[in-house]
Amino acid sequence: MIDIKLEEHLTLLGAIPRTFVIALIPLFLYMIYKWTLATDIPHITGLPEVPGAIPIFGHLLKLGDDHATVCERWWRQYGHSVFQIKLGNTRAVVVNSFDDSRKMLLGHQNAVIDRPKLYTFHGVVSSTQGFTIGSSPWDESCKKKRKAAGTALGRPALRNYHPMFDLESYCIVRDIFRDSSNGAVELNIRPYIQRFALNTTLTLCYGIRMDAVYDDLLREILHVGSAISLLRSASENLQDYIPALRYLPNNEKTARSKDLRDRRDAYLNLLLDKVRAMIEKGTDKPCISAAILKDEETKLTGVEVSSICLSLVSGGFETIPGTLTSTIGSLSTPEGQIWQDRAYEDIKRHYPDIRDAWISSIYEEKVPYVNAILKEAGRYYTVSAMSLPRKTVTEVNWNGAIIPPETMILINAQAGNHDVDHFGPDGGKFDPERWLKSINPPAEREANGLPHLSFGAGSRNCSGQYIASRLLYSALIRLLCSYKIVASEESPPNTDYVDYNQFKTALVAIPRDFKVRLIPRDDAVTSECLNAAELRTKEHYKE
Ligand code: HEM
Repeated sequence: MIDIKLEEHLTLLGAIPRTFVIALIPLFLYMIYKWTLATDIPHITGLPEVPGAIPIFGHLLKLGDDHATVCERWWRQYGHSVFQIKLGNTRAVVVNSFDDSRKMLLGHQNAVIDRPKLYTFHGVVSSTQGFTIGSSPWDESCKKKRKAAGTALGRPALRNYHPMFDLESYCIVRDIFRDSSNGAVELNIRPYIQRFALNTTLTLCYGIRMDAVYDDLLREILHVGSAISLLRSASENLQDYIPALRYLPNNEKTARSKDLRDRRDAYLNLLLDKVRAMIEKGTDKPCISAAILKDEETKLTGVEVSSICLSLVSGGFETIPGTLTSTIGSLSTPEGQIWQDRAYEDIKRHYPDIRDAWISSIYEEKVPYVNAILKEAGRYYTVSAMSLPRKTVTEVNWNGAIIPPETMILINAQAGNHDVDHFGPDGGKFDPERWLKSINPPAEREANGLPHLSFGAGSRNCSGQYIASRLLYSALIRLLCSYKIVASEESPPNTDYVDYNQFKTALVAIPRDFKVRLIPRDDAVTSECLNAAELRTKEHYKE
C-alpha cells in the first residue's frame, strides 16, 4: 500500500518537470532567436530600418561586396537617405544624401567625433604599432596625434616641402619619359604615382625615399598596406561582427592579420633603424621621426610617433594614386581630350612660358581649369566610398529619432557625391566644368562650403587634404605640360564611378589597370624642364 502511493507520488513529481520543460522549449528557442538578432545598440525608434535582416548576419549578406552601391540603392528604393542596418551584432546608421551627410558631419560634429574599434583591425593588426589616427577612438592620445599631424600637414607647413614636391613630381615625368621611350610605348601609370605618393609620406616621416618604381621595400610597403586596408572592410571581416567566427579552429583571417602585422612591423622598424643610423652619422634629414628620436620638444610617446608615421604613410599611398590614376583615365578618353586641351590652354594663359608652370606648380595652385579637374576627380571617383566609420559619443537627435552614444555612423560618400538632388541631373557624369562659373576664360566658382564628401568633414576630416591637393596639382600640371594623354585601344580605362574600382571591399579604391599613350607636346621644353628640375633637386639634396 505504502509502495503504491510512493510510486504514484514519484510519477507525479517526474511529470511536472517534464511538462514544464516541454513548455519552456518554445520560450528557450525564442530567446535563442532573439539573441541571434540582438545588436550592441537596440533598435533606434523613429529611424527606418532596411527590411530583411536575418539572424546572426543581419544585413551583412545582403550588403555583399559593395556596401556603398547597395546602400545607395536602398536609399532610392525605400525613400530614406538615413536608415539603420545591422552588421551582424552591430547596429549602424547609414547616411546617404549629400545634405544629410553634411548635416551629420558638420551639424553634429562633436557628437560624431569618435571612431569604432574593430576586432581584426584594432585587436590583431594594430596590437604592436598602435592605431592610425583615422582608426583611433577619440581620446587624449588621439587629440595629440591629430594635432601633430595637423601641424605637419597643414597649409603653413607646405612651404617646407617645396623641394620634395619638386623632386617627386619630376621623377614621375622623368621615368615615364624613359619607360615610354618618350611616348612610343603605352604605359600603366599607376606604379609611378604610387611611388610618388609613398615617397612623399616616407620623406615626411623618415626622411627616406626610394628612387626605383619597383624597389623591393617600396613594393612590400604598398603590398602590405593594401592587404591591411582590406582587413578594415566589413564584407571581408565577418568575424568583426559575428564574434563566434573568431573562435573557429585554424582561423585563417587572424593568422593572415598576424602575418601582415609582422611584415608591417618589420619594415617600420627597418625605417626607424635607418633614421637612427643616419642620426648617428649626422646625415639625418629633417623629418617627424628624427625630431622625436632626438627628443626635440615633443610630448609624444614612441607608440604615438609610430602611429602618426603609420597614419601619414597609410593616409596617402592609396588615396593619391587612386585619385590621380582615375583622373588620367578620364582625361585620356575621347571626351577627355577637350578637357586636356582646355586645361593646357589655361596653363599657358597663366604661365605663357611652360617652364614657369613647372616651377610654380610646387608652390601655388593657380590654374582654374586644373583645379576644376581635380575637384571633379575627387568628387566623381570617391576613392573612399564609405569614408572612415564614425561613432557617436553623445546622443544625436535626428529629426526626433534619438541615436544613442556608441552607435556606428557610416557616411556613404559615394552616394552623397553623386546625389542628383545636390549636384543636378548630371551628378553621375564626370564633368570638370561644373566647378567653373565661366569657361572662356576659365574661372572657378566661389568656394561655398563643402564641395564634396571625399575628404570627409568636421571634427575628424582628412588631416592630409592640403598636401593631397598640392601633390595632385603639381603632378597633373607637369604631366599635362609634357604630354597629351590618350587612352590605349587595347587597355582603355574604366571610367564608371563604381566599376573603375577593382576591389570594392577595400577601404580605398584600387583602379582597374589600363594603359595610356603619352604624346610629347614639346620635347625640347620637357627636356629642359627635366634637366632644370634635376639640377635643382641635386643642389637641394646634395650630401
Ligand atoms: C586624395 C587623397 C585623400 C583622400 C580622398 C582622403 C580621404 C580621407 C577621408 C574620407 C578621411 C576620413 C574623414 C572623416 O571621417 O570625415 C580621411 C582621414 C584622414 N586622412 Fe585622408 N585622404 C587623402 C589623403 C591623405 C593624405 C595624403 C594624408 C597624410 C599624408 C591623409 C591623412 C589622413 C589622416 C591622418 C586622417 C584621419 C583623421 C582623423 O581621424 O582624425 N589623407 N582621409
